[in-house]
Amino acid sequence: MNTPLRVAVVGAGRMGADHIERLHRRINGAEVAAVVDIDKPRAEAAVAHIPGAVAYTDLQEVLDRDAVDAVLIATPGFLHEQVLLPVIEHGLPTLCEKPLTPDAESSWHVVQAEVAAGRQLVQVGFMRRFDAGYQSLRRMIEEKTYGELLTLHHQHRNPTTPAGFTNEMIINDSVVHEFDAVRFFTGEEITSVQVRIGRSTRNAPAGQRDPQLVLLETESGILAQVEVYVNAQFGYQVATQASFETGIVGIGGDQEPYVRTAGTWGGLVTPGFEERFVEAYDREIQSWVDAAARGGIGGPSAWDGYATAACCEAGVRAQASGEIVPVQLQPKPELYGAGVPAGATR
Ligand SMILES: NC(=O)C1=CN([C@@H]2O[C@H](COP(=O)(O)OP(=O)(O)OC[C@H]3O[C@@H](n4cnc5c(N)ncnc54)[C@H](O)[C@@H]3O)[C@@H](O)[C@H]2O)C=CC1
Ligand SMILES: O=C1[C@@H](O)[C@H](O)[C@@H](O)[C@H](O)[C@H]1O
Repeated sequence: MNTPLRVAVVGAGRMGADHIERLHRRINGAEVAAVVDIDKPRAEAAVAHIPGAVAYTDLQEVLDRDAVDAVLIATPGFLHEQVLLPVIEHGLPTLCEKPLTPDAESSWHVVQAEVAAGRQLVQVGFMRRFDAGYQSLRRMIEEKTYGELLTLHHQHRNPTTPAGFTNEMIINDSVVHEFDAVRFFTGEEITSVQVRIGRSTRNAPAGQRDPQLVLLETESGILAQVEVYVNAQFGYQVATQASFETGIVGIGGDQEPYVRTAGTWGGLVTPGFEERFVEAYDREIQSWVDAAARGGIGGPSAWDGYATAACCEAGVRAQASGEIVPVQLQPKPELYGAGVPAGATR
């Protein structure tokens, strides 16, 4: 049997804790060797039930000791650049939760660091690319099963938002998934973003306008519209409907089982992303571990992180102006190849 990949998880909050459990219990070929969190008791609690895992408050100490083979980053997005750069310099494969970083300039720094390293080390946590529904819709678009794709209609609804979730984070943390999904479905870059904000729910915290409608255009003129509604109360719903020349395809609609009981009919609403995308996260992390063991990545790249950060930047400007804002991209380095590859090996 091969030696397991020794992983450091940086950030043991909501998402980091979920990935620690996944790595410990369900993923083959990896072990949680270190958990790094500035909140020491949180890091210690995270490793308490994992034999051999060590709690740290500073990633540099882990890197200096050569104590791990790979790093999974689950700190808040505004910290990703400062965590990523030393990890790239150290030559370690990394799974960085989305967003790569919240703005195009800092994401470009990450791309440049990787180009300087000469190989792809950073996989970005766009787990939807590993969801069976997302993969089947991409295949239908590629194979033109129902003719050409014409438009996409996305719904992104969360029950509530965590404290401190700003209007900009609606774009940078939530809509960023839709930017990547549109690029994944169509294989094209996004060229412009518009945001319209109308009547807001009284359930939105101060400073947030919710819901928002985001309209995107791709290189070949496909239009995609996103309703992002992050204080929708009822539960978590992420779905897409695609209109083709000879058919309409929906993914992520209501899930089985469908039950009739006690005078009601229907099914359960997923409470959060952990439940809605559990299989996608498992497949994403397994793909990353398999690729990291070979020194590479097994999913969306730093370029995907950069391209979506550029969309977010345009989106935040569009929130303020209501105008159609063009997305500006640097020339793509050769390291990343052409087009928008599926970026999912499972
Ligand atoms: N792919 C997905 O569907 C999801 C991805 N995310 C992403 O995961 C990341 C983490 O989000 P959450 O878990 O919700 O945040 P969180 O706030 O629950 O956890 C963040 C953790 O990072 C720690 N931390 C802060 N600064 C640190 C530092 N300098 N060094 C080490 N640890 C530090 C905090 O103490 C906290 O434990 C974000 O990038 C977020 O966008 C979050 C939810 C779902
Ligand atoms: O990434 C995620 C969260 O950070 C974000 O806040 C949610 O809106 C998304 O649905 C979830 O997948």
